[in-house]
Amino acid sequence: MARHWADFQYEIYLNGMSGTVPRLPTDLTRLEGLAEHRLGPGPVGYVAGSAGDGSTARANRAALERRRIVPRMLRDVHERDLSVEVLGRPLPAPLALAPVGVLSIMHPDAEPAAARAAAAHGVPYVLSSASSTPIEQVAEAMGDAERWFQLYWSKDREVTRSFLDRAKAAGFTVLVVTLDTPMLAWRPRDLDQAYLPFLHGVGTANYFTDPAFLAGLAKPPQEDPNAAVLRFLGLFADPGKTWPDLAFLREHWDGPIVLKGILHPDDAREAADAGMDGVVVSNHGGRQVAGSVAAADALPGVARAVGDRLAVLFDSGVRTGDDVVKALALGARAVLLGRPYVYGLALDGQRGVDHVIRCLLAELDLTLALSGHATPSTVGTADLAADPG
Ligand SMILES: Cc1cc2nc3c(=O)[nH]c(=O)nc-3n(C[C@H](O)[C@H](O)[C@H](O)COP(=O)(O)O)c2cc1C
Ligand SMILES: CC(C)CC(=O)C(=O)O
Repeated sequence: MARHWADFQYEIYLNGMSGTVPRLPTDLTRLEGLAEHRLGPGPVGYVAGSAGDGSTARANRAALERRRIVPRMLRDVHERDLSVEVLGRPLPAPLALAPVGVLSIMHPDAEPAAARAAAAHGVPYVLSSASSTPIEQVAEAMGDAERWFQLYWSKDREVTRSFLDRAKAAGFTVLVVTLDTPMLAWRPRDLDQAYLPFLHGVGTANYFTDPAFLAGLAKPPQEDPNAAVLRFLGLFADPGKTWPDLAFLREHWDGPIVLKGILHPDDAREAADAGMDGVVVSNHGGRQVAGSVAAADALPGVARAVGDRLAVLFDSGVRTGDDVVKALALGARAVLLGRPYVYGLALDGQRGVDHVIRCLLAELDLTLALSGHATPSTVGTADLAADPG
């Protein structure tokens, strides 16, 4: 019999018979509470927090929960295959790990641990440019796994160019450019605790080891950390960028470019017209625009507008296998998983991320099969009940 992701279920039951139960819950929505318990309020508050009163983050969950799958019976789902092709690359499942910076606030093993867990399953890990580990070190941890690099598009052209060169040299092939964070939003949970990881020297490793960044400092970061952090905060992103600027990235990156943070169908069309290869429909997990449209509500419009021209990916609110099925039905080719793997890392390092990936894919496999699908490619709008709105 072929191995399926769902087999993890039986592994858990069989281990249980010899007295071993999972170290972490299998309902991934429970991880946040546990992480909150384990870590100080500052770091977990930073991860769990969002913009304004949190309404966008809640809307992300509500938009997924409100949609309901209509399972079909007597379809042959004995042999199943979750693999999909995204940007010309075969993926074992419609899943990647979202770029999340500053992971050392969660666990000392940080990005390399998350990257190793993803690589072990062939799941792409999108490395944040605001990582707490330099690009080159994370690349080393990834073996020969597929490498995707997320760029915060700096105000300093030389820093951007240097990041692209370093990522290329380290074997990254897909570039994910995040457009929704040209500045940090109003985040009351962090403001009330006056907690920002960068002020604690976290999330700046790529900058503090970058020749172009260092060239703009009077003294090295070790000698004048405040000046280095201020330079980072002043240039990590650029609110002055507009669509024609994408030509610079196209010119300096040979592989696929994906724009992250697209919510409007017209922006998706602009991305296609600018020669981009994909978009991530995302509102940054509700961390940027308070009162923004829920990402799942924006997804069908974007998919209709560019689904035949671009790879349409999705994040913001994915917590369960059925969320992935719903995202596929709404037009996504694959999803990016965010906070749940970060909590897995916080609670049990690489093992915790491994647990999260295995649980999510097992639940996805089971939900697809029980809904009548042997592959993600047969999922469509007809699999969802009419949206009650
Ligand atoms: C703590 C934290 C840090 C993040 N850092 C980045 C980042 O460096 N680059 C980026 O493009 N997105 C970043 N994101 C956004 C994620 O890539 C993703 O869009 C978001 O987590 C999806 O929402 P969800 O986690 O609620 O599903 C971050 C999110 C969190 C929670
Ligand atoms: C602003 C970034 C550097 C990190 C991020 O994307 C986030 O905190 O949401």
